[in-house]
Amino acid sequence: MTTIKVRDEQEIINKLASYIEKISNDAINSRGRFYVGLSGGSTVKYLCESLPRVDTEWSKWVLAFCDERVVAEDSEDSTFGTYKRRLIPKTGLKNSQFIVLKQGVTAQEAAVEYTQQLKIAFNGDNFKFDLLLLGMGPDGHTCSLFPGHPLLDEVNLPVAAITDSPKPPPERITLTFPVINNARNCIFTISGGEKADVVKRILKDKEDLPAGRVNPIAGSAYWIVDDAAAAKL
Ligand SMILES: O=C(O)[C@H](O)[C@@H](O)[C@H](O)[C@H](O)COP(=O)(O)O
Repeated sequence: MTTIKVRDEQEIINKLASYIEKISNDAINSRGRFYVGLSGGSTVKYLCESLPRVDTEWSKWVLAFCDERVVAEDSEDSTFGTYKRRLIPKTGLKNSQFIVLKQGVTAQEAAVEYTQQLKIAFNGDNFKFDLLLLGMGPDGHTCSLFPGHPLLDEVNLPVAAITDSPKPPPERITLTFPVINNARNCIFTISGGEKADVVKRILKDKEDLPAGRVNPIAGSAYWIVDDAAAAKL
């Protein structure tokens, strides 16, 4: 795990753009495709600012979600809906490059269906993302994997449903740790003083919280943290 301390959100955006450019072009040059997982929350803001600066072959990108809310695509709460409005028009990406949640089904059904879509995208069941873009909540959750939740120990389902998310909305699907830790790269972008305590608990005190369990087996985890969030390190 590598911690990159930066001054502020603008520097998070700058750093993120250069990491994504390198990782995406390495993946495309080696394997002809770039498989990336996107998170919601503040990650949306950072990606909407950083991705338009990335020099890459957009048509080679396959985009999925690290987690997604089980809501209508046109809902304010839809992560894909937000990227569709705020990111796609600023890049060379097309809606069809995103692996999106089936609409009008239960969270359980959505998780099963999403797994099927990933099998098609990855040509099998080894879901090895080149990059997962992650956020972390003030409680140390990442994706929709929350402290003390049984899903933290899920090892059979690559994509699971949660219906009691402490962060609204309650119904979501989420990648589980076997997939997360199978990624080549995971990047956290974390800013703001409200995260300083949990950043310390994970990075300094080594407390067992979900974001701290992101440790790719044959890959790298990067924590891009601004001064406010790193204040207690
Ligand atoms: O859809 C979601 O809710 C996100 O994927 C979620 O996991 C987010 O990354 C964290 O809650 C951190 O959110 P912030 O970065 O906005 O604090």
